[in-house]
Amino acid sequence: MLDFDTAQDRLAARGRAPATRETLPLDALYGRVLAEDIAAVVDLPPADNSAMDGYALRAADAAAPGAVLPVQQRCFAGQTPEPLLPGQAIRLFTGSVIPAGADTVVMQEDCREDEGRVTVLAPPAPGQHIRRRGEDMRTGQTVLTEGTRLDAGHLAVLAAQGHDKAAVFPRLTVGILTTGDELIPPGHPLPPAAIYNSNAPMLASLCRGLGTAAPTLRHARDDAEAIHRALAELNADCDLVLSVGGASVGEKDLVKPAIEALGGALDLWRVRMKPGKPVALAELNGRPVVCLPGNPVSAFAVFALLVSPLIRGLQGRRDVLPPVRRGILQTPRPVGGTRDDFLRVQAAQGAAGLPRLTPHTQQSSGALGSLAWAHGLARIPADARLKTGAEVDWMALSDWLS
Ligand SMILES: Nc1nc2c(c(=O)[nH]1)N[C@H]1C(S)=C(S)[C@@H](COP(=O)(O)OP(=O)(O)OC[C@H]3O[C@@H](n4cnc5c(N)ncnc54)[C@H](O)[C@@H]3O)O[C@H]1N2
Ligand code: MOO
Repeated sequence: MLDFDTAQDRLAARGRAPATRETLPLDALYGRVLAEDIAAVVDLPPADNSAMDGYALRAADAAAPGAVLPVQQRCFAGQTPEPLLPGQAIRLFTGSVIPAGADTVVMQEDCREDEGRVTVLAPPAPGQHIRRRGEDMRTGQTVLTEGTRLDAGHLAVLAAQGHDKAAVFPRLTVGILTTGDELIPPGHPLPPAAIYNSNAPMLASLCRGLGTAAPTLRHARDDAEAIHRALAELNADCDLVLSVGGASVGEKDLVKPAIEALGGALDLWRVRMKPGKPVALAELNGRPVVCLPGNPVSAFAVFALLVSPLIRGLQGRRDVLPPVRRGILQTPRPVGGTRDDFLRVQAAQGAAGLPRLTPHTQQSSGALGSLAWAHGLARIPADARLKTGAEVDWMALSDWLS
């Protein structure tokens, strides 16, 4: 069996960035992956400015408690101040440019203004409440790096630098192939021995959460011809194909032969993880195909832990492996098996220290109720028997599914 970390590394390594890029306007960039480094073209702030509503003055002119200074000018944000005359103060507001000659700002709560004169109640410290030119970003400095998935903070940086567009990688297109005669689309009556197809919407949502285009979904019956046709279509139209089910050892596991019949090279693994043992990575016409186990929880776990790094790489993202956190296991009985066990857990912050991780009571690979409940997957290493209080690695779904 292939150990989990090797499988993860192999899939991550296959995630090569797209060769093409496109330039999009600011309002279309949210969630997209930056395809260029962005350097600051202006200092931020562009000039020393005030962090408070108050008065700009020379600290030395207000060194004595209760100093009274004439108010030379009222200068609002966006206006250019006069140079400050000796022994005077300029009324200003948050964001107002600091007048030449001023070396401090006194907030208005520490002053009293009356008939054009301001009384400074307490002597100010030189330099206080001044935001210095370039203290946030300096011209020439790299402020965003190629391979960043753009969220609100990144868009704020782009806009603050005056950019109304940026180059991004094309959105990854994904095809999802579900197989199985027992599967019925939701919304139809359920015949005996059938179940609803839950993997298709689950995997499509998982892809979208990572920022791919809305996936193309195909379902094929357990029929060699149908699977062959669906796979060929998805492979022709999509950057990545995920097939689910029919890749194990059963007599109707028809996906692998279909990949090979289409000329694909198949690397088949039995990964030492639970849920999620049978996984295959294939290369078909220069594009990857990943076969996931059919059990819904196995498909979910394999997607989160093994496929998401591949997708991030194919999207052109720089950080493909999210952080692994630490937590304290809470379990009524010892846990662990012969494969690395990834338990669905909820995390609760203790009074201090690491979060407490409580596994769902139902950990079967087919029991998907826990997926709507879990905060993450706690890793119990193969051949370990861990009790309450053991410190373990865990992968937060918020990290691994974004
Ligand atoms: N003799 C053996 N049997 C099994 C082994 C094994 O090593 N030897 N491995 C088990 C493990 S572990 C897993 S995981 C599954 C993987 O099987 P497949 O990937 O071939 O998947 P299927 O057999 O097609 O389906 C498994 C299970 O999942 C349900 N399923 C499939 N697709 C969907 C879907 N789209 N929506 C909802 N549910 C789905 C399917 O009905 C089956 O119940 O094999 C074990 N067996
Ligand atoms: O490993 Mo399977 O994925 O146990 O259900």
